[in-house]
Amino acid sequence: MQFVAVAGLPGSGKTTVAKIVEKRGYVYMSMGDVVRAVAQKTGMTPDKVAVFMRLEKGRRAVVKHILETAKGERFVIDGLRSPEELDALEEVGKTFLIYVVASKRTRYTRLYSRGRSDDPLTYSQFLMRDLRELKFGLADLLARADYIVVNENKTIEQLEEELSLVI
Ligand SMILES: Nc1ncnc2c1ncn2[C@@H]1O[C@H](COP(=O)(O)OP(=O)(O)OP(=O)(O)O)[C@@H](O)[C@H]1O
Repeated sequence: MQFVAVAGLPGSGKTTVAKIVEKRGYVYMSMGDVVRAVAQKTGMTPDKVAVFMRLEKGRRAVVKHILETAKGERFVIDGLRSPEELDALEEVGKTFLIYVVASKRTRYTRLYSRGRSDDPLTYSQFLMRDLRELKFGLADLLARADYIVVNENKTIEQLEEELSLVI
C-alpha cells in the first residue's frame, strides 16, 4: 500500500490539497468524514467524537477505521492529527506526509466563509478548535513532514502546479 497523508491546522487547505492528489490517481479518504459519520450516528458533536474516539479507543482509532475500509493500492488520507496516526500508516505502507500551513487570519477567514455545519462561528470557537487539534499532536507532525506547502496568497492553480512537482 502507498499513502500520501495530509496534515495541517483547520482551514489550512488539507482537503484542497488532498483533492489535488486524488486527481493524480489516489483513492481519497477523509479522517474528518469518519468522525462526522460517527457523530451523525451517535448524536454527539464532531468535536466531541474526535476526542472521544481517540480517548476511548486509542490514539490510532480514526486511522484504524480508515485502514479497515480501505480498498485499493494508493490512498490520499485527508486530516492526520498525530504522530501515532502516522506510525499506523507507516506500519502498513510507504507513506509521504504533506503538511499544509497558512496564517491564522487566512484560516479563520476561509472557515468563516466555507460555512460547513461544524465550522466555527466566532473567533474564540476557532481558537478552541486550534487548541484541540494541537493537543492531538498536530504540531509534532510538522517535524515528520516530507513536504511543507504554504497555502497563502496562492491560487488553487498555483497550488496544483507546486504539488505536481512533488507527487
Ligand atoms: N489557495 C486557496 N485559495 C482560495 N481558497 C482556498 C485555498 N485553499 C483553500 N481554500 C478554501 O478554504 C476553505 C478551507 O479549505 P479546506 O477545506 O481545504 O481546509 P481544511 O484544512 O481541510 O479545513 P478543515 O480542517 O476545517 O476541514 C475551503 O473553502 C477551500 O476551498
